[in-house]
Amino acid sequence: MPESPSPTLRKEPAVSGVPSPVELLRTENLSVRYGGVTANEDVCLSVHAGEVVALIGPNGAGKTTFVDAVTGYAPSSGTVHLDDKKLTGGPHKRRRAGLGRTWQAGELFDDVTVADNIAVAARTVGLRTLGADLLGRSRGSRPEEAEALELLGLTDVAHRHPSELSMGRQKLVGVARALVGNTSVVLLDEPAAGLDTHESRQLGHDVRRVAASGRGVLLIDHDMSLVMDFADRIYVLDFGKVIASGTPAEVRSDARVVAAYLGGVA
Ligand SMILES: Nc1ncnc2c1ncn2[C@@H]1O[C@H](COP(=O)(O)OP(=O)(O)OP(=O)(O)O)[C@@H](O)[C@H]1O
Repeated sequence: MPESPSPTLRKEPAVSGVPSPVELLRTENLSVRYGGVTANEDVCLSVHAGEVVALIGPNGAGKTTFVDAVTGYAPSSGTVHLDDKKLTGGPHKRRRAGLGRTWQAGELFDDVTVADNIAVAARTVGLRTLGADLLGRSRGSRPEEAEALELLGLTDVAHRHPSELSMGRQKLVGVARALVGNTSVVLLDEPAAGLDTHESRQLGHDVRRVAASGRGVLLIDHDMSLVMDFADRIYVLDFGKVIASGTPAEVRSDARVVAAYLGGVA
């Protein structure tokens, strides 16, 4: 669960639904340049506790770049605050600070069980040590790992290998991996890619459950049913810039968004 934020974070209440007004993630003027390409330009975005915030836009708009910049995988200018602390440094430092992410390409280890996939993630954030595991002192799921499995409905398949699971549940293992380590905000990069309609809706419910646990969720996806039905607020990127933000209804009726993106996918 996230640490209690300071009262100074209680600003900018979420627009819809019943999310908490506590701001967990805030970026200010986040910019990323790859040579001559401006992949993100002055992106300002916030995610509150209990909120599912979507980031959408056409291919190449800069969505993955934004996740890379926030999580420390891409050099950027501007600022990122998590739980009112300014984040600096690389991916491991930011992961330990409470930022979790998933990847477009699955990151699971197929030769170990679901539980061990979670345990490996716990080790990278310092919840486990290799020595203790080798000595057998860390056998079994730790409370935080068990909570992640439970939250994503994976407890009954903890002993299975990822390849034995449906694509939808494999995606959830990736989300569970991102949750261990006192994660307060999780960034999901196209989790519905490759899922059928039923699996995608199920994912939407699972994502809402993650938010209901008090965390914040940033959801990047091209599946507009998923985004429109399960997000509280949406930011739209085009050519690296935020061109619109608001509730799903507001974004859906924004002429610039329809012209840049929704006209082709919705
Ligand atoms: N490592 C990199 N080096 C150079 N250019 C890059 C790099 N990563 C991304 N870009 C460029 O930055 C821009 C934004 O790419 P990005 O992958 O962030 O878009 P996206 O919105 O996530 O696209 P998609 O929906 O297809 O995943 C593109 O022009 C892309 O070619």
